[in-house]
Amino acid sequence: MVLQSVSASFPLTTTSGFSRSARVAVSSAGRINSCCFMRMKEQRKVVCACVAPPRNLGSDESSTTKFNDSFKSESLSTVREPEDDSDVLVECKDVYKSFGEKDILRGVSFKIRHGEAVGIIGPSGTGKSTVLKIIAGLLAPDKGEVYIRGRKRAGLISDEEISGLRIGLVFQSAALFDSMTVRENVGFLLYENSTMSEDKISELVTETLAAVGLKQVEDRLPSELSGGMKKRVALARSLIFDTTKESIDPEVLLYDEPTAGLDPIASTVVEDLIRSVHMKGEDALGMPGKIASYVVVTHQHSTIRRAVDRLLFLHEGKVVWQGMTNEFTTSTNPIVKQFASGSLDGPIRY
Ligand SMILES: Nc1ncnc2c1ncn2[C@@H]1O[C@H](COP(=O)(O)OP(=O)(O)OP(=O)(O)O)[C@@H](O)[C@H]1O
Repeated sequence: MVLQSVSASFPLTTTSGFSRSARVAVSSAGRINSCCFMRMKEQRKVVCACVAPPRNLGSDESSTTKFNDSFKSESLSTVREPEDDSDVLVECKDVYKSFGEKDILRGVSFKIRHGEAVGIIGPSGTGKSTVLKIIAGLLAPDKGEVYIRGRKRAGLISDEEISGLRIGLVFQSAALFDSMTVRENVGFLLYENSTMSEDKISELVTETLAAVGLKQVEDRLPSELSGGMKKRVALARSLIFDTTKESIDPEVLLYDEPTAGLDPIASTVVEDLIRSVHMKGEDALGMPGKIASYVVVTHQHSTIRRAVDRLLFLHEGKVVWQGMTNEFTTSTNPIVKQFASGSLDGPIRY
């Protein structure tokens, strides 16, 4: 997993010219040090506006139902995609990415539809995090296309000037700014980029923290929080948005191994939290979640079972299988069978 170099990109969203409707809130292993600041400078342009004009999305419910009814898959050869793509928020089409001599992605294709909860699984080093970074616009594909709401993205997220979809990226660790309070961490984008008053931002921070089940932690420093609380704060930071805007674009959240390193119960808490902030869920305040769709990269079986509905299996640079979560353990695909059982015997070699 290569997280550190991107972890520093969170504060870059404050750069001038940033489109408020589009942001990448990156949370990662996070101490701010001089090295990070250097990277921030280098990446200043990377995190910025994203994306494309609204398409005709159906109602949340109908688009989700349509997907569930029409999508049946066991192997890619039998996949029948729904023909109506008006609810596709993100599409990767034949994406390639190499790092030096290493060919990591070799023709990755998939779609994320409005209302979906998708997991990306697969062996270590197969490029799952790379896919998230490409969706987020932090990395550009060498070949292939990324479409955001039907519109091809030319390069990195910063190259786009128009909006239509907010993309948030929540990294494995919190990447909270150590010297800032929880309030300052969560409200960071709004303090820097919105015209909202400090009081209003503070109110919104409190509300957003409450939505992820945190109360009276606003004045604490990250060092005074547990690991699970830090993850919640990072999530709150990716959820908060400018409420003074006339229209709020739908949001896709990308989670990179959100339960890695957590004990089973803490994992369940985070998995439920991920569900709760989805539009089909209910947050800690009993309000419908604000996230239109999300993608979770995970190795944890509990997260696969509990937090996502559909899976993409990435192996040797391609999506080799996709299916609904309940098909994962019963699949006869040898790669999936081996991965699901953790067996040493099978096509996946270490
Ligand atoms: N910026 C980079 N520069 C060089 N190599 C990179 C970079 N980013 C990723 N890689 C390499 O690409 C490969 C895929 O990395 P990635 O983090 O996407 O895999 P992953 O499937 O998420 O792995 P894991 O399951 O172990 O977290 C790895 O071999 C990694 O070392």
